[in-house]
Amino acid sequence: MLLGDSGVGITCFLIQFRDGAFLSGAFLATVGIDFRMRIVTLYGLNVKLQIWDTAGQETHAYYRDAQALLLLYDITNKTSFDNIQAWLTDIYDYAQKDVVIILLGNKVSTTSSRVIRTEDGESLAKEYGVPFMETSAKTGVKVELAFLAVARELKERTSVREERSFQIHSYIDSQKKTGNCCAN
Ligand SMILES: Nc1nc2c(ncn2[C@@H]2O[C@H](COP(=O)(O)OP(=O)(O)OP(=O)(O)O)[C@@H](O)[C@H]2O)c(=O)[nH]1
Repeated sequence: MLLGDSGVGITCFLIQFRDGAFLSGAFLATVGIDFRMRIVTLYGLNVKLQIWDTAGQETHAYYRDAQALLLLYDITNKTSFDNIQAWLTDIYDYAQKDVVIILLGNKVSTTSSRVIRTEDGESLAKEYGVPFMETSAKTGVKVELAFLAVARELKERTSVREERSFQIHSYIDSQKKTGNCCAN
């Protein structure tokens, strides 16, 4: 499930992942709740992701059952960043204890109006122990990586092997460096 303040780019993020397109404009406003599917290939298997887009309020009724939460703020909007702590508090109160959480600073393509530095996102993520990256629903930067990292983590958790071979933090760190985000 995608979460965050209204206007951070949740609907665009989802559409970029599913369709590889950026849709702008007022017609995007989410009313209520919506979901989309995409099938990705992981370790040679087709995995169907069911991704939920929320409208910002009363979302805990929905995310109680979510396996993963992608929490977005807008790097050009300080309030959306300041509200992340409240989102995380809510998540810890209402979501499943083993939910996968990832923090995303969106709209990174609009660098001229940036108000939240990369380091600020990194240190907040560190404080809460969640992986972090900056993304653009407009250009597609790191959108695929965010979903694939989460999908891999979920797949790993259903594995019967005792030893974990996949760690979402180190996977994201290595992929951020190489830029090779989409290799299966
Ligand atoms: N420059 C830029 N603009 C973006 C990006 N993502 C979204 N936007 C713009 O931000 C505005 C809000 O995007 P939405 O995807 O509707 O945001 P939302 O979080 O779903 O908002 P609600 O539907 O109100 O919950 C739109 O005008 C988008 O065009 C991005 O990565 N870069």
